[in-house]
Amino acid sequence: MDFSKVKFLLSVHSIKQLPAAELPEVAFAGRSNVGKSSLINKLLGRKGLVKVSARPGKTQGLNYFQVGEQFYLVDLPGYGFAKVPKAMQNDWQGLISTYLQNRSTLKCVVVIVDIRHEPKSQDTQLFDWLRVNNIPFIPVYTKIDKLSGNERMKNATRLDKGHSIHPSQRILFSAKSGQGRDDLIAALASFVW
Ligand SMILES: Nc1nc2c(ncn2[C@@H]2O[C@H](COP(=O)(O)OP(=O)(O)OP(=O)(O)O)[C@@H](O)[C@H]2O)c(=O)[nH]1
Ligand SMILES: [Mg+2]
Repeated sequence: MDFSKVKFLLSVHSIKQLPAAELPEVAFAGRSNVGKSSLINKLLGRKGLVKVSARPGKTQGLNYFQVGEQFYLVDLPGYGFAKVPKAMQNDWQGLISTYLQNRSTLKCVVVIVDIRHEPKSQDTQLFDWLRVNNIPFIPVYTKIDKLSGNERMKNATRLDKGHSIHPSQRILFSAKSGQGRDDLIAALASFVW
């Protein structure tokens, strides 16, 4: 995968703003503040390309990044952020589920989970929903730099069980150290080509 030419394309707030479905695309989903934008920056090797924040709810809209003439990466707004008004949360959910179900060029969804946390019902719901809708996904357990090796394995197993994920399916990742980046690129390549 060649990430030398990457540009921000647009931020989509309604289905009719979606760019023409001309390139394959990969979406990045997960709870608010889990590290979606940081993961994309690390993947692309561009520190400031995607805005990162310690404050949850930073990413709003579907943010499209174009990689060369090869594919789009789509940074989705996070779910499970209590401070956003309910009506607004529902709008987001509606837009995202419509997008995920209908986008013909969507190759897979990278679902990002914080390795430190217990399995959360919203993540389980997303995994189950993707399975029911036959949408391919790659589970990524991120922020592994925050745990010791032992804790990492213990927590990864707990998440595997909670979300019915086979250990060979998921990737352990750190946006800080870059661990897991090669695994993620290999997994993405298998979906995009
Ligand atoms: N130590 C560590 N911190 C991380 C990692 N990934 C993200 N962070 C931090 O977690 C916070 C949230 O990161 P973002 O990338 O903005 O998270 P997001 O999922 O895009 O958040 P929203 O757009 O608000 O949904 C920031 O303070 C990041 O620096 C990681 O792998 N390791
Ligand atoms: Mg973000």
